[in-house]
Amino acid sequence: MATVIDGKAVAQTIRSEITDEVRLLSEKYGKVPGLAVVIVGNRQDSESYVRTKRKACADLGIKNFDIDLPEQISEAEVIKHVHQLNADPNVHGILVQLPLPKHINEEKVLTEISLEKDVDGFHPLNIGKLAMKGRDPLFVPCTPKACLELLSRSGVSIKGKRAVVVGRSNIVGLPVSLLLLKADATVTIAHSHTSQPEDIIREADIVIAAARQAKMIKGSWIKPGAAVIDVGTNSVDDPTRKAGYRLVGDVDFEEASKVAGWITPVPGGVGPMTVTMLLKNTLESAKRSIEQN
Ligand SMILES: Nc1nc(=O)c2c([nH]1)NC[C@@H]1CN(c3ccc(C(=O)N[C@@H](CCC(=O)O)C(=O)O)cc3)C=[N+]21
Repeated sequence: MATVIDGKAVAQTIRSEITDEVRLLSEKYGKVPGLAVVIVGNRQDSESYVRTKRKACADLGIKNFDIDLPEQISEAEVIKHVHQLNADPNVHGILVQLPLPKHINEEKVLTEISLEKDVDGFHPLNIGKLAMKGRDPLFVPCTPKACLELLSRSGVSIKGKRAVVVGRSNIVGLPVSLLLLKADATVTIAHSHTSQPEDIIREADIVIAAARQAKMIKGSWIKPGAAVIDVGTNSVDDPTRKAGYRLVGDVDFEEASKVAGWITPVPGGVGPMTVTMLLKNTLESAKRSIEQN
């Protein structure tokens, strides 16, 4: 039976460390970290994630700047808001919730975020540095950082291991692959055009599942003793729940937990850690800015 990695508990530990540092900053400089969360439109899932992020900020003493914009807003207007936040000295981090409405070019908006405030780590220059040997981005994307933090806090070493990442999205699959490579794993990326992904996944000491496919990874695909990090947050209908749905991962947890060495649950695994890494990036950004001035 696998050790179930309690992301919520690890997140709680790190959050209390962050809370202490926020208090120190405030005592020493009279300033607190500030995070702007920009949301465009009314997607239910986005609104729910954004609420989680804003509440976490409030809990830790990080100041929130809420920018709620209507679905029909123009790209130029969104960029104007980003520029205002870039210029605001009380804002240390800017997060533009994705996905954006179809008429807005995501790349154009993300490129406008000041490098020093890119707490999501999605600016092409930050991703570019992540991809290069010997270069360090100012910020590492939150979900990939969460995956590595969960591995290291569970005592799973990465160096020399075979890691298979399932999925190649800009926000998870690709950057987590780059991060594992930087940590000296041998990395394979499986994606929607990979034939027989199970044959590749069976070789993996570390599996990162970020395919957005509910329960696609079966127990029989897992190498005994492997570490399985499940990034999937797929909502499936569940009439027995008050919300009418529940979240399931990309991994068949029931099967895989019988074979794996370590596994993260959904919910309660990567999700809470992702938000925590965002708070950590915001704190680091604030420290850089405040201690410099
Ligand atoms: N610019 C941007 N940055 C992001 O980091 C970003 C984004 N856009 N768009 C959407 C995805 C998704 N994402 C999640 C964050 C927290 C949970 C989370 O806390 N999940 C809880 C459950 C929450 C619930 O029950 O609803 C858990 O897994 O335990 C999940 C997913 C961040 N994303």
